[in-house]
Parts: sequence; C-alpha cells; structure tokens
Amino acid sequence: MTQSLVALASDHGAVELRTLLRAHVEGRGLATLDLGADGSESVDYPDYAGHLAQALRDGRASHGILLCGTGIGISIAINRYPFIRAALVHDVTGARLCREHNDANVLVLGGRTTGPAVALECVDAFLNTPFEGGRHERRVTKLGAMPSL
Ligand SMILES: O=C(CO)[C@H](O)[C@H](O)COP(=O)(O)O
Repeated sequence: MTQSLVALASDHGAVELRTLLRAHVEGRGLATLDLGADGSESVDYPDYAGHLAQALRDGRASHGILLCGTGIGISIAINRYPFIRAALVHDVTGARLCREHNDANVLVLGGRTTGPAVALECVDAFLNTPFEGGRHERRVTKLGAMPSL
C-alpha cells in the first residue's frame, strides 16, 4: 500500500484521539491533512465525513482516518459515497483484514470507545497492510458497482 498523504477528520467526540493519531502518522514520515473539527464545540459528523470524502475525491489524500464518538455515525455517513470503502474497527485484526480483504481506503475509529493504545495499533496495521487481491478483487469491484434499488 502506498500512502502519499493521509487525511484525518473527526467530530467533537474524538478530537484528542485524532490529534494523537495525526502525530503518530507524521512520526512514520507520512504527510497528513487535518480537516478538523477544532476544539470541543459540538459539530455534526456527516459534515466531517463529507470533508474527508471530498479530499479523497480531489486527490488531496490517498487514505483517510475518520473518527466520531463511536465511529458509527461517521462510518455510515462516509460509506454513502461509492468510491469510499470505510471500515469501522475495534481491534488490530479488523484493521489488518479491512486492508487485506476489503481494500479499505478509510479507517474509522471511535474516540469514546477505543483507547489510544489500540487505536495506534489499528493505524499501524491499516497503514502497513497491503490489499491481498485474488478472490477479494472481484468482491471489491462489486462494491464499487452496487445496483441502485
Ligand atoms: O458517535 C457519534 C455518532 O455515531 C457522535 O460522536 C455522537 O453521537 C455525538 O454525541 P454528542 O452530541 O452527545 O456529543
């Protein structure tokens, strides 16, 4: 997996964890794009999912790390974009498998549900693990062409 630039965004429920993760990603020598939110003012997670999706769509970032309090709302929001494969994970196994099997381009974490040590492990697994391809390629291709109902 080549990650030229990692975009990060969160609502107010995960500002502290996002700041920690940004420093960690930069410590690995990768460039970051931090899309907020700033401070603890209450904001709406769909807006930040939209900011991150736009950065990926524009080519300003290759991968994303996205957070809200649980990670649930913001993962629902960003997965509405067909070019996004966002995975809400709670452990390092999920973070590895979302790359190997699903070619996830966005890692989602919960700032109120996942502690910093596990979150850092998840980020490392996400950034270190390549897509396995093979049988998974066919399924991921289908994800990008889901029929509208
Ligand atoms: O986890 C979230 C969405 O899934 C949000 O971070 C959470 O709902 C925000 O809650 P509050 O406005 O009470 O801080």
